[in-house]
Amino acid sequence: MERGLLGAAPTVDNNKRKRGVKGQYIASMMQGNPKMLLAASPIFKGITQQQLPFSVASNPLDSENAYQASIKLPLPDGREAWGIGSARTKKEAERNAAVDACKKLNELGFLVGDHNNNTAENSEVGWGENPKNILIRSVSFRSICCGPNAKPLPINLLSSGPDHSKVFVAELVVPIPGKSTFVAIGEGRNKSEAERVCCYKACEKLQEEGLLSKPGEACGVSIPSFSKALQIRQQSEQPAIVGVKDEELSMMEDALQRLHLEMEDDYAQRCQLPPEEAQDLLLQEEVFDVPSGYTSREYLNAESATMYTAARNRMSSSLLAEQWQARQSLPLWRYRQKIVDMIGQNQVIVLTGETGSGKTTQVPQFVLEDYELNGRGAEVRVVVTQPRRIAAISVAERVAWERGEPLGRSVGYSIRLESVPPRPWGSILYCTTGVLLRRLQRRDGATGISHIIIDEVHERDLETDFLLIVVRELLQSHPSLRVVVMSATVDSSIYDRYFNNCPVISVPGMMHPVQVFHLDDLPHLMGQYNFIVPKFPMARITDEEEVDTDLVANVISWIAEEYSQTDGSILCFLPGLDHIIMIKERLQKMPAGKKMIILPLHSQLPAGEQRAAFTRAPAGLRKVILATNIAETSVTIDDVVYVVDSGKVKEKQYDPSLNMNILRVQWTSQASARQRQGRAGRVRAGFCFRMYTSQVFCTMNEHQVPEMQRVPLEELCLQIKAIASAAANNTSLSDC
Ligand SMILES: Nc1ncnc2c1ncn2[C@@H]1O[C@H](COP(=O)(O)OP(=O)(O)OP(=O)(O)O)[C@@H](O)[C@H]1O
Repeated sequence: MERGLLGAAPTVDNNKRKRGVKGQYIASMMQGNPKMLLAASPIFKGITQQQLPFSVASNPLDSENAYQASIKLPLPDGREAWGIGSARTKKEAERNAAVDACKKLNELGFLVGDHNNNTAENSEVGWGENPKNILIRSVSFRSICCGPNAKPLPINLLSSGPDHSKVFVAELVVPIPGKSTFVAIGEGRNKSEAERVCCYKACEKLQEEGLLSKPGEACGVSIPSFSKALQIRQQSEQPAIVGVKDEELSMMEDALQRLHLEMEDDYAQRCQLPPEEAQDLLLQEEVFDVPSGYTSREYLNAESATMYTAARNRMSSSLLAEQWQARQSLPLWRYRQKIVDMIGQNQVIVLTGETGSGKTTQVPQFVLEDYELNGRGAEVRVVVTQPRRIAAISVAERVAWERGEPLGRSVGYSIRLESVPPRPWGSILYCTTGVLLRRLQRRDGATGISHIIIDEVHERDLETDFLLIVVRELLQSHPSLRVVVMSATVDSSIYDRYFNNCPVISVPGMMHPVQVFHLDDLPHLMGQYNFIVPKFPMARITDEEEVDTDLVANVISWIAEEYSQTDGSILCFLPGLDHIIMIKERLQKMPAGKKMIILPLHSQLPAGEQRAAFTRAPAGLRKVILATNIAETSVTIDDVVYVVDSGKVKEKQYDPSLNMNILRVQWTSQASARQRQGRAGRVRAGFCFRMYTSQVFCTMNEHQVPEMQRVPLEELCLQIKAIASAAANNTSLSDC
């Protein structure tokens, strides 16, 4: 489907109308989005509205006008003018300053650039004041589009934005006979303007296709008659008749039969393959299944005996000396026996410990090793959930390395559309929360799982919260199931209460120290960098929705120069892809950027490209990873020494005024800030630079608002219903 460009309203062909339209446009933009109007002025060529150079000062003595914003207007004739505005909030003050600036530029004739004037000049569009009439009068168009007798044109009107600056979008689907469909789209500040632009686009396209001519135009352009148009449409809808000879038909049947037989052979072979190879062939949805033949008591005893010998050999293997040393230096190591005992004695425990202390990599291994050394290795199957794919894969790789094995033996992972399943007995599976949730929705879903470890519970995403509900239900019907709830930054009392006063174990100690600097420390720290100082108006950095991209880029560049004698990569947390792109572009233009390798890390990247963040930078280059919160938990990038935290996150929220979910940039929680900080100091000491003041940190929420409280109620009910209808005997949920 071809889509028409969003176009500015074309103007009609008389001068009065031109002036009127321009005036109306300026008036409506000043009322709706004065910053956009200002940014379009030729004096700010190449600048977006976010980059307009406002400066804002606070005035604590006047609450009505607590902020005064000003913007310098560099006039082409060398004169200087200013736009000034005050208001109760910083945003409103900037808006008022933009209105003032627009008024001044308009008086001086510098407000609307050439391109806008051109739009006025280009008013000779030839479709008259209302191109909608042309379409309505065109019988041939109506017969193709909506039937000859239909009265209104099927124009779809949408609006977005707050009341004071609503934008209307009109869409009209135009089927072009014998070709793909064209969608004409028009945007405007009111319904009729949007419709006019949309119809203008439709007329242009139809004319291009030879299906419409301008009023008064010589009839050289063919307008197909109604019957011709109908005939064209009927032709394009006719089924195509394809002839297949008998022998071709029998060849096709043969091929299908062969394919069917091959699939059966493949399945039979898979069942006969030695276990390790069979694992490679298991599909993602089968990762939890235990193939028949692998469940008999004799078989499991024999496997347990083999695992016992292998575990003892591992303990004394010189090839694993590095791995043992790394593991034994972790804060969690000393608590190994205590943790194993607590898990053995209780159905559920809550475990908290500093970031990097070893929860994700060690707890599942402690459990497996305990069973192995007690000669019961084949009886254990630990499933560990992670909220994000990147964490599930990278942690599984690390744990397989610690056990001196390739992935797919006793350790594996499963994420949507990609799995390296471990063997079904005596194993640890890292998977995303959704994968386990889907499995547990089956009636026999928990069969064969001995331990469920729910990691990073503090994130309070929908899936983790649902998993907690499902798991709590399962505990009654599966008394031997063991559950561990873990996080570095969790309010353990919530989970302790949720699971009937289950025991809590808090492990103290960090791997390596991380020095934290807030924005208020930076002038002192980076004093000689005068670029920092003008970026300091407190009002600017306390704004919810903004990220000071200049500041972030400058801090990254400063780190690269200040610590040029030491290596270590920089991990910067930003709310979204748009900020990642902006900062990347900025860094590339800086002198320090020439010695950087800049890697984006966000959920839209394919897994292969996400892996690049874990590789070492070539000699002489410093790796800078620009990441969203997908790198916030469980991830260890071993060369990260510096963390730069913008303090912002993009979060899905329900907006009752629009009755829809929107993504909004806002402050993270204190828990997230600590998780971000914890990406440094895992392999060596590190630094964390927070792009907000310590005062802002104190005002942040302690924890994220659970996603359950942010989505629309009906969406939540549907999700609960979907889970509840599948979960066995879950009457309390299905009643919802
Ligand atoms: N890929 C890796 N390369 C080097 N060291 C690693 C790697 N993965 C883990 N480690 C080491 O293991 C330690 C423990 O990591 P683990 O993920 O188990 O910690 P955690 O307590 O779960 O942290 P978090 O709460 O941040 O998820 C890290 O601090 C680091 O020293």
